[in-house]
Amino acid sequence: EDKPAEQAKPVTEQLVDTLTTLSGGPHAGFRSNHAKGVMLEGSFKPSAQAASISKAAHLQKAESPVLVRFSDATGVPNIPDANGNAFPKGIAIRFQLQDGLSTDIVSISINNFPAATPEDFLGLLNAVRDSQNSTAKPSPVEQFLASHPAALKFVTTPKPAPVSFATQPFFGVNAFKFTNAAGQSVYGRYQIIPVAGAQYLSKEATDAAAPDYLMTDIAERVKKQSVQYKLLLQIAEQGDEVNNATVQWPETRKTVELGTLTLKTVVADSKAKEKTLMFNPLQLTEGIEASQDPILLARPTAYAVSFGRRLGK
Ligand code: HEM
Repeated sequence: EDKPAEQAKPVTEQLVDTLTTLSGGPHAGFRSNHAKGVMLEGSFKPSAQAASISKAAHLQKAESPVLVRFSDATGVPNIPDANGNAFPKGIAIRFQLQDGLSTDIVSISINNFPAATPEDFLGLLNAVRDSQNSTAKPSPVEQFLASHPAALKFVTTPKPAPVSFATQPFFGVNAFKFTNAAGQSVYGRYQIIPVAGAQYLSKEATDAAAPDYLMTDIAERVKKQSVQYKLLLQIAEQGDEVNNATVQWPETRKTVELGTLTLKTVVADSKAKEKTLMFNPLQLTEGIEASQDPILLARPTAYAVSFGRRLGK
């Protein structure tokens, strides 16, 4: 029997298709999610205790160059930065290691995810899509949220507009396994905390914000002074869920400071360069391994589909 082509596609490709539909795309040359962004350069300096967590190269040596891309959610290339759909914000960090190697961290501005599996995430996105031209009461998305508490929690978590990318905390959401030189391992989740502190716009300022205020602000800010974040790792305890991005760990869990990220300049040809780059949360290095979180494991495939389409392939 012939199956409809849509059903035969892998879930990761269906996810990219639905993200594209939701953004009114395809928008040639842009990411199918987090399409609007800006890239900066700087450096990462590990803390004294970072080596006790992992033997990863950038956590041992004095300093590593980094490339960072901040972004707005959705595949809409010109979404206004303060638009309600432009959340969560994203940060992608590429640590340049020796011999042309690198490792990435790709995080968002909220400390949870709406789905534990790619199938469930597709269910949510498809329900949003199907609600756009639907008169059904309850709508498909209302029905989905009623039966998926993690998705309901995600969509109802306040996502205030930050004053600046420099005042926005970011969270890794997916867990990784970290192993030090003595062979001791822990599971942890990244937190990227602005040294300037978390600061958000008032309702009035949000409504009045210029469409590109975040992109403009960060470019102006680094001209005056470098922008810094602490890279922290929240450490799991025995019994904590490491393979489910919808489950937060208690705030009382120990966090270890891994180092300081310092951003100094905007990449001159940011627009051209970001097009030919793909950040990848599974671009890891010895001393850091993936958990078995199905969301984490699905991400590189979805990103690669989007990357291929961006390159016109
Ligand atoms: C199955 C779940 C997910 C899917 C299907 C998905 C899909 C995508 C896609 C298609 C892109 C564009 C990639 C490219 O073209 O280079 C993207 C980018 C991005 N995603 Fe995800 N994503 C998922 C989960 C997550 C999670 C859990 C996080 C963070 C904790 C995240 C944060 C980001 C960020 C920050 C970017 C922009 C990266 C950049 O600047 O290049 N995503 N996502």
